Amino acid sequence: MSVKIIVPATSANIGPGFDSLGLAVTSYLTVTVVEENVDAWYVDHNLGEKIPHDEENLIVKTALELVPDLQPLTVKVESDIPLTRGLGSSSSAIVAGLMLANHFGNLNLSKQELVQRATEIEGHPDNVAPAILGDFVVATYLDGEIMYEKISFPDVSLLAYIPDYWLATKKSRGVLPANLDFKDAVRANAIGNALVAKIVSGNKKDMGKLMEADLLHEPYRDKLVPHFLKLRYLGHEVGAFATYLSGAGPTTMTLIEKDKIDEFIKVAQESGLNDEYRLLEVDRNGARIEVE
Ligand SMILES: Nc1ncnc2c1ncn2[C@@H]1O[C@H](COP(=O)(O)OP(=O)(O)OP(=O)(O)O)[C@@H](O)[C@H]1O
Ligand SMILES: N[C@@H](CCO)C(=O)O
Repeated sequence: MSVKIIVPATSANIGPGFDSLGLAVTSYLTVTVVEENVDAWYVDHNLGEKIPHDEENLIVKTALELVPDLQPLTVKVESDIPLTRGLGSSSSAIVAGLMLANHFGNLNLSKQELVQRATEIEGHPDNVAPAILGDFVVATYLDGEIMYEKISFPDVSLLAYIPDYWLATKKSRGVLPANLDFKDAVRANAIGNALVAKIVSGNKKDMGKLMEADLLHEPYRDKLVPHFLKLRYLGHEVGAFATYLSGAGPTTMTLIEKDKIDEFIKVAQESGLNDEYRLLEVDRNGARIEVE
């Protein structure tokens, strides 16, 4: 029997939806079970020396949190989700760990239960919920209960600019203010609500304007991500819908029509932004397990 778990990358916040909005996108973490009933966990990967190969690996740690006496496995991990860049790499590892424990621990947890457990581990649902469910997810954690809705995101090209440096979520959350003025909080909430409505109706132009009107995190994080406002400005020059900070950064996401992508990349490269550009689409289905 072969078991493979596939989890998509995710782009959280989408501007004003701090900690509550997220989108699954087409880059993937894959965990393949190589051997069962071994004496100790082994994670075969080439994700770099900072990622453990034993039970300290986030995938295994998460699995053991759900099922502490889970029989060790040898697994092979392959991923094109860049680490610590704002595309939900930690959430993909957490979701894979939960799905591994769900399968080998015979728990039969539903997607709702997986989202609940994953949110408790990650601390917020905006990456883990779309990673599990796919597409665009609006979610919150209320009195210990996860509440979410999966919504179809309009068809639009997503162009990620993935800079060649890490920005840990912890560091990026560290620059956020402890308090927000009441009037600003009311405005921030209204902008987020209006954005969800425009996503539902598919009005890409208004959606773009609202995505760029965040008051909760981008104004504080832009100093950690110097290319962000430059790309937003260049996006306006070529007629993109919006550029927002993906998750905690430093990746930025530009929503743009297909025929404007080449021009956008050209002007961005001319202004010195020469790291990776990755064209993504919305992953509509979320994480899956293949058992053969
Ligand atoms: N495939 C993986 N296997 C094991 N650990 C991983 C894996 N992917 C990510 N991690 C752990 O998660 C950390 C990155 O988490 P962090 O929340 O800082 O960034 P992110 O999830 O990539 O970005 P964001 O949450 O902003 O989308 C890595 O440094 C590593 O410790
Ligand atoms: N909402 C989270 C996503 C990254 O984990 C943040 O922006 O800090």
